Amino acid sequence: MKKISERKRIVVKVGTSTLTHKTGRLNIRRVEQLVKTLADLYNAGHEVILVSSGAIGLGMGKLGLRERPKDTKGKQACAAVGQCELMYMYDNLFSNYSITVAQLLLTKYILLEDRRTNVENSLETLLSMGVIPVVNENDTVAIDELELEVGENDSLAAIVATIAKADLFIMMSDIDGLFDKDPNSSDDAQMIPVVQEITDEIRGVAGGVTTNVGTGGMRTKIRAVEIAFEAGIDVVLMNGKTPKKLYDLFEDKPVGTLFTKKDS
Ligand SMILES: Nc1ncnc2c1ncn2[C@@H]1O[C@H](COP(=O)(O)OP(=O)(O)O)[C@@H](O)[C@H]1O
Ligand SMILES: N[C@@H](CCC(=O)OP(=O)(O)O)C(=O)O
Repeated sequence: MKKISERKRIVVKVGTSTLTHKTGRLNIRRVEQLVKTLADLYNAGHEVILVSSGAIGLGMGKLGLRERPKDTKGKQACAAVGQCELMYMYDNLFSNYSITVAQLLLTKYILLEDRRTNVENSLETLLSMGVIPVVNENDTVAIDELELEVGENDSLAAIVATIAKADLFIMMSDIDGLFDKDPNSSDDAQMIPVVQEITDEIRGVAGGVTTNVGTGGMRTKIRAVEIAFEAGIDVVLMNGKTPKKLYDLFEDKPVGTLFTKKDS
């Protein structure tokens, strides 16, 4: 297996729970650390694609809503407001390190059709220009996702990693890694450091659902790993609370759960 430090092109997915406080407002300290660390990895020679959730959460905060809207159009309105705030923030923070960002709003369906070549070309061109692409689901278009309450970016990020032919896909969540049971409901849950195959047992331990602000849960993360595995891409699931741990990861220290296919 190629060392993590040798992986050049990385896709990093951050969830709502990493970016926001429980109030729905931006977790400024966390986001500043995340951007600083990603900027440093970029300066060290990595190509970085960021897949960022948080539009609905930030929109809720900005509109002063206490709860996530239940109806699709409410969620879409929140996403439309929050996406501006999200990109404004990334643009500002990355510019402190003289890094330019780009916004890509995609849907999984577009990526699976012929138009994926357009996305591939855009990503390649942006990366060759030294830009950090920031991807989110185009929530005002992808209504079926929102209606199903799945509205998750985990598999979108895995598809982006596939299209970009990433060397590593990192998912940052509100949890240290994959556990043998949901640690939020069992005190004796143990973290699994390495997973080499997605078996029914692994799917079983990921059965739990979700936090207040996020939408995906562990199930969608395992589905994302399966998409990445099909393209031969390794995945790291780690806690977004401590973005600085990315330094440890790229110094080849164990961080979170590494999903690496047996024969990779
Ligand atoms: N086996 C498991 N290992 C780790 N977390 C699990 C497991 N099963 C369920 N979960 C839950 O999944 C949550 C992470 O998913 P989610 O709330 O969607 O986060 P994010 O917003 O980062 O995508 C954890 O907080 C945890 O409660
Ligand atoms: N596109 C939505 C995605 C919501 C979502 O996937 O949330 P999460 O489970 O925290 O990754 C948003 O930006 O709010």
